[in-house]
Amino acid sequence: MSENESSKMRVVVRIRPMSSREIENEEERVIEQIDDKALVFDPEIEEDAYLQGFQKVARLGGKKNRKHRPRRNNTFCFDAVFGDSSTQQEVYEQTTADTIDTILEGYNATVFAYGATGAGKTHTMLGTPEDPGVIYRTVTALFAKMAEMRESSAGTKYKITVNYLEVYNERINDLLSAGKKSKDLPMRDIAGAINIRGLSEKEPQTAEELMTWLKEGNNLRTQHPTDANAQSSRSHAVFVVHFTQINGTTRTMAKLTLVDLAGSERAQATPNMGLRLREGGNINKSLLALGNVINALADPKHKGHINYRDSKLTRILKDGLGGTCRTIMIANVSPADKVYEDTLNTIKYADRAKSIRSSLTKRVMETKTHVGNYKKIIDEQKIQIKRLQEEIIALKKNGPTLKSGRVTKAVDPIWGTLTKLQSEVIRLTGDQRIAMFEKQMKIFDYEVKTIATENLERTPGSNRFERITTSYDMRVSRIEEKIEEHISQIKNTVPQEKPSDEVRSQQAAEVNYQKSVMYQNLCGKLFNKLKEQHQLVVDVAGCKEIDKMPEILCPSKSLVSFTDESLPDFLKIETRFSFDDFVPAKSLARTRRGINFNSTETKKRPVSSSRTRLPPASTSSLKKTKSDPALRSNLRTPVNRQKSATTFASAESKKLSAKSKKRSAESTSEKVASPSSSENTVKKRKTESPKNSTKETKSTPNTSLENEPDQEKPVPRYMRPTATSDRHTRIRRKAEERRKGNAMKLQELKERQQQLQANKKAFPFTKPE
Ligand SMILES: Nc1ncnc2c1ncn2[C@@H]1O[C@H](COP(=O)(O)OP(=O)(O)OP(=O)(O)O)[C@@H](O)[C@H]1O
Repeated sequence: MSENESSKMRVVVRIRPMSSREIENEEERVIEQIDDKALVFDPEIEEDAYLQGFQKVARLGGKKNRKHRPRRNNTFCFDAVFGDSSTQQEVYEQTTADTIDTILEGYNATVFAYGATGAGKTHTMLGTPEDPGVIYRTVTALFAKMAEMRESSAGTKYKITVNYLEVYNERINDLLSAGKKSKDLPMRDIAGAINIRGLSEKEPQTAEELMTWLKEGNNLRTQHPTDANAQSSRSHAVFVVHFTQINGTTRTMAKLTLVDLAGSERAQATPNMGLRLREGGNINKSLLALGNVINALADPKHKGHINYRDSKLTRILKDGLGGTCRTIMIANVSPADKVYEDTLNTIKYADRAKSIRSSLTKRVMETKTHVGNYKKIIDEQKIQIKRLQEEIIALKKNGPTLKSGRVTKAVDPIWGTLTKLQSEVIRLTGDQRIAMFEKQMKIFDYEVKTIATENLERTPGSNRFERITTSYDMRVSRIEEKIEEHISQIKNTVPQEKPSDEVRSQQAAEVNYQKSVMYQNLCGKLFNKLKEQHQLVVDVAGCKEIDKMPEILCPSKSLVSFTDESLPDFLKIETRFSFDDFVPAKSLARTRRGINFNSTETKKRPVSSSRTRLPPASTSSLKKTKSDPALRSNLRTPVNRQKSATTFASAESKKLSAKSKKRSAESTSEKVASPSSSENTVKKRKTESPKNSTKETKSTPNTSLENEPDQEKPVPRYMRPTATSDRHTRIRRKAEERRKGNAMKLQELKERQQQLQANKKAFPFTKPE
């Protein structure tokens, strides 16, 4: 096969015979074969004078399109023209028989049947079992030729694999998928070659086996009866035969693509509706894309891009149409006048496709670059690389010589400019970085400020403060529970009646005594602990914002009424060691001055009563404490007072335990305790407090509220007590009442203790160490 032959598209036209239906309808023939390479479309009929008028009337009757025929008696030449009497074998011989050699040489070949619906494409490509078409005949010939070649060249291996697919409504279906219709298969363009993922590949050993699969595939193919064709193929069927020759390291591959296109149809000329109409639209769309590709390929002036991507059909046929293979187009036409336009279009298409020549030459040359040549190319490239590497080494060695002379002169200024530019770039980069850092710094500054502001808004050390407060509360509640537990124990253990039994009375008295001593000790310890905790909280609070502190924890606020009323419940239990009892009178007076210091009303009003009003002198002295840091420590004086109170408490507790010890020692000498002795003790205790009170009164005569009598003086209207002062008075009264109650309770406890002592004396026992 010469290069010239292989470079052109072979176009043949096959005119099918009139169908029985068309004959019945007395369809006129619009196309006639002149010889084996020429045809005439819409031939001028030689009419004799007698029949002229009759035939003219018959021709025009009911056939309005005939008046507007654009061309009459047009002659077309093709590579081959087959009339209605042509056989399948003749068509095969004139079309694909030659391609067998082409394929065996390693060239690709494509044969496609084009034409309107019902024009005879499927008949030409597939045929019938009795009279098979081009595909069967081509494949059979290929197998026969392969067998011949196997005999002649024993060292060469041959392999044939086939694919069969259809493009229906722009979907790719596998027609060799074991009798099941596959899903739409994805198609990819890899390095210019079309790859359809998931497409079945069969390897037939004989032409008969291949025909079995072909038949199965045709059964899967989408076919529907239309007005033009009772078994119209509604899809483009693509049958691909891959032929591989393996001769040692050389592998030659070729591909024969046989395509039975779906028939084009004019929507206006068919009564198809719904799905059929949509199918027709898709068929026409893909055929139009194919026509455009053929036009572009045939146009010698067209140098630009050829758009194969308009439809899947053109993408599949890309390497079959693009000139890298031998292409044969079989244009099938119907001779019937009914499809006049379709036939004319098909003929025009075929005529146009004939022109695809010049572009083929180059592409056919490309086809020669098959796999076997790659090794040669690679070897050549390796030699070239080695040569270039040697050149580079030589240039490196002779580097300094290049810098001398004209080259150096030319390079120097460029080098200078380059260096300048480089330094400029570095500078600019530096500036840019500095700007960036500055920007970042601003952001950080802003963030720091925001965080600082947020922290300021919170109470400083609030977390620690809250932690301590929580732990303080927990401890307090634990201590409260313990105290309550012990009180209940004591209550339970105190005998309600006089023991009738001597031994039981002795034991009970002993137990009670021990418990009372323990209780006293424990109370003292607990009290001390409480004070320590309170001190800790006050210390923490002292270095924070005092105004934001809770009242119980804030020394300046707790000064307001650090009496029984403001004390928490657990401290009220302790009031048998009444807090005021342990606070030195001087400190207590200062504490109470704190009440008036915080009251702004007090500053304005003159003192009407020593019970409700404080002297202006003491108020003014405490005014300074807010601003003066030295005096600020005065605000913490309650802490010191509490310390002293704690000392007092422990001292008192020691005193009590010493007394009880003394009494127990006395009890060994005295047989029976006289009731007057207990009364004396109570009196003695009572007389101790007034002594202290007297002392307090002496030191701060105006501030000891409890010990001063009420002075009923007329109060001017503007100086009458306000709601605040009333409230304070009420609080004080309540505190007084509670204190009295506590004193009574204390008295009761003491009496009970004395009673126990008496019992102990009545029933002597050995005191445990
Ligand atoms: N050369 C021929 N000799 C005898 N009968 C033919 C020939 N060509 C076509 N026919 C008959 O014409 C009818 C339509 O042919 P065919 O199905 O091949 O058309 P088609 O172009 O494939 O149509 P479609 O595109 O709708 O599938 C069939 O019955 C077929 O047997």
